[in-house]
Amino acid sequence: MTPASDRPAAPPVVGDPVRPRPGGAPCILVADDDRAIRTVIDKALARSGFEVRLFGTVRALMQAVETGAGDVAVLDVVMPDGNGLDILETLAQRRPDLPVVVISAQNTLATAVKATERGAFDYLAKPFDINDVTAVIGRALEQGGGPVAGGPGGGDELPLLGRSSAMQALYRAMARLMATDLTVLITGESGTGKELVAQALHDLGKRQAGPFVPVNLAAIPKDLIESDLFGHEKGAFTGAVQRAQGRFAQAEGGTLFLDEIGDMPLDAQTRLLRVLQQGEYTRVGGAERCRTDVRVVAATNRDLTRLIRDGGFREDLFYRLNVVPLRVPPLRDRLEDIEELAGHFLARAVDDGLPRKRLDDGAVAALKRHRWPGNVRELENLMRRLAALYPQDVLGADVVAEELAEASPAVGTAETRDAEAMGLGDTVRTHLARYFASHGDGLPPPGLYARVLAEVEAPLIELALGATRGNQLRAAEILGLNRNTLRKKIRALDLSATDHRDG
Ligand SMILES: Nc1ncnc2c1ncn2[C@@H]1O[C@H](COP(=O)(O)OP(=O)(O)OP(=O)(O)O)[C@@H](O)[C@H]1O
Repeated sequence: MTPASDRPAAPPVVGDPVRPRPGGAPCILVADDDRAIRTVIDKALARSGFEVRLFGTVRALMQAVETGAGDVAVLDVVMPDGNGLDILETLAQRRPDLPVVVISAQNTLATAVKATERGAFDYLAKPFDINDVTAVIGRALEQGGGPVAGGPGGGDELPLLGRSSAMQALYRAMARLMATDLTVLITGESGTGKELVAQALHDLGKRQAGPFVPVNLAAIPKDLIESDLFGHEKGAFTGAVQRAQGRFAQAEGGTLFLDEIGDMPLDAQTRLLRVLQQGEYTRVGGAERCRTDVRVVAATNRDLTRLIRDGGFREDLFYRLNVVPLRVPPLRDRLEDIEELAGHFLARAVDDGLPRKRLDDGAVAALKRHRWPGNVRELENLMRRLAALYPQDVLGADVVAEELAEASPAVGTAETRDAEAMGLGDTVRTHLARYFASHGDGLPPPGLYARVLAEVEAPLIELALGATRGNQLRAAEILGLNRNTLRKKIRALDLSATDHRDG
């Protein structure tokens, strides 16, 4: 052990020759081209009782490593004589016993993935909390060398943007999962990017050559979910005129993404649990056992533990799915990502033929003040509207504020309510507030309650029918109405003449 007081005041020589370990304290090799960072790490590690050796070049580090020095290495990515990521594989070959912690200011998912693929023990984004560095070194010493995961490489073009520390935690967790087949449960509010995370797990993982099959369970009528997932035999139910393959069969060799898993009916949950446990299923109405080789990634924006309490979700399925939980942070917890995301969506709007726009500093500040109940999707939609609606090339805080007020009024309790329902509720509230305000100091005429409900009912049903192209069964499902009740309402509201298929 080397007490801090015994150490020289000036940082030790970069690439200093091998010294014997005093008292057998673990020796940490730190390679970073930034002297200030070397010094910070040196002090913290020395305080924790480690022997530290510092290097300013890849070459110096490699020389020390070749002599067998070091119990853990901390390695920066951008070094004056090379890229830290490029030497990871060589390091792993020469010194499989040496865990390497990569630190980088290039805080992208690509860096996290490459670091992990190439055998890094872990990855920390700069600026890091020095306590995290000591903690990860402690873990590395406990667990020893060897990669956390290894697998096929991915390209640089990754869809997930964001360099905030909240996203770094997610990237690290994802990077560890890339080469595994473990079932993953992705949680997070609506619009946070859960599907994108699932897609990235597939695209960068070992099943990348297989299909990625996304299924939105909330969009399928509940009584069709089992046949949709597992397929059915001819005659299994009315309308089953021939045998059909399900999504599990489509996803063979790849990834099945079960979005909105909280909406899965209990019977289908039982079947899914069996597949996850036994790796086989039967088609609806059939007895033949079908083997399946599919990685299941599920997602939900609902609180599954509450659903379990209420009897709506099987606890055993939850534990089976939740082998590795990934939480996608809400946008309000990563405000530092907003500028990059907004720029990305404005650029994408140009690809779609909309005029090129940029945001000034005031606009970015206004975006950062918003609570984002609809998360990244809300930001994406806002950028498209700004690109489409405003003539000026540079957009300021005024237009951002105007559009935000128009589309999604300020929300104070985003954490406690379902984001989707909240967006809807607030829109209704805004319109009602406008209606009250339109009477000035006076009051609206009596009978408002019934009138508002009557006003809402017809467009709600029309929109549901439009969205489902006139499919009353699906519309009833969305609305949460019995199909006969919906039929009666369509008649009573005289909606029958509408051509719902075009809706
Ligand atoms: N980190 C990100 N970088 C770039 N685009 C993102 C990011 N996160 C989300 N998006 C974009 O935001 C939109 C919403 O993302 P996505 O559909 O993955 O969210 P979700 O959490 O699955 O939503 P829901 O719960 O409603 O299904 C998509 O257009 C997606 O491309």
